[in-house]
Amino acid sequence: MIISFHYNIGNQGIFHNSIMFVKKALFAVPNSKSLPIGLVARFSSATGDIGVTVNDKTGVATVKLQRAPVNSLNTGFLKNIESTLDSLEKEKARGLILTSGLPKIFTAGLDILELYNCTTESLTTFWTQLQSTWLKLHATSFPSVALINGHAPGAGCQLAMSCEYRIMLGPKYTIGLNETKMGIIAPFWFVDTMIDTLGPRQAELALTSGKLFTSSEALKVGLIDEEVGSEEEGVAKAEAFLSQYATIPGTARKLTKLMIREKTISNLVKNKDKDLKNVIDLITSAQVQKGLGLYLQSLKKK
Ligand SMILES: CCCCC/C=C\CCC/C=C/CC(=O)SCCNC(=O)CCNC(=O)[C@H](O)C(C)(C)COP(=O)(O)OP(=O)(O)OC[C@H]1O[C@@H](n2cnc3c(N)ncnc32)[C@H](O)[C@@H]1OP(=O)(O)O
Repeated sequence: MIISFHYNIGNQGIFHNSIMFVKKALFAVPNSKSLPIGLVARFSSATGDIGVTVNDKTGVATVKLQRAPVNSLNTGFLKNIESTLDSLEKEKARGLILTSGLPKIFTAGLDILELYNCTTESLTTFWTQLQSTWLKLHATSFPSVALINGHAPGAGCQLAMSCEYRIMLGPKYTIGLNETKMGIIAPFWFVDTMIDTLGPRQAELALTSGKLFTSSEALKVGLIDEEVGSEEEGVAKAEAFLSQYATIPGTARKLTKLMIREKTISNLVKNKDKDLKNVIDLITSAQVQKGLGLYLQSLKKK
């Protein structure tokens, strides 16, 4: 017997900012004893799909990012990710596996179209949403694993670093904060997160060169925790990592995590406006706009 729930997460229109858990059907699946039992969800919108599957035995949610072609993070997609995290908090998820539903790309980072030819107003909306989504992911009460099943440059690396454990599919993909390569600067909270992950020495080397690490290089410096040869192996490792928390009292776990992350979190919380001003000043400058235009062209020329 399989119990299936569907929940629709609306991000625009009538379901704006809400998640509806709707018990849809109770149905028997003939000849099946081993099918996963769980909550299955999917929502679609012009700003990306997020597929959520919750295993109702373990309470672990698998969240698949899907915004073709490269899961680039625009305002709407970031908002959807935040709403999904809110819903998982509300439903008391016991763990998160954050991964991509697209082939070859975890996420290509910020949608450069949000930075190029932007207005101060549009950039403010975008950046404020990015700050808010990141704060939510960085401070989830449940344990989180990034299953990096494709490239993860820029903010893709930042999302992965905010999860508590990183498993990357090798050997073809790369991960890193590549901002300096683009002639821009990683915001201070990206830098803080990388220092928390790699330590100051390796973070400085990585950030100043805008290095994109292969999975084996990433493993060596501690940017990822495990390298796997297949997605199935990655899922099994992620589940194994999360299963250790089944016997750890949730509040003790959460408070310990927040204690360790508090400095980086409060640095952004206290300096949100300053961060926004830095971004507006830098991104709207003629020189950076020219550079972003050339970068976009180079991506399209390939
Ligand atoms: C002191 C004050 C400091 C204040 C701080 C100031 C500013 C902070 C802002 C800086 C923060 C930046 C963080 C970021 O995340 S920047 C973005 C980083 N990401 C990248 O550089 C990735 C670029 N993309 C790639 O390298 C490749 O596309 C790929 C992800 C490896 C995938 O390669 P492939 O599969 O070959 O696909 P294509 O290259 O052909 O791409 C398909 C399609 O998608 C478009 N595209 C790719 N990436 C992006 C993107 N990030 N945003 C928007 N669009 C993207 C690409 O142009 C193609 O489009 P077409 O189909 O139209 O050709």
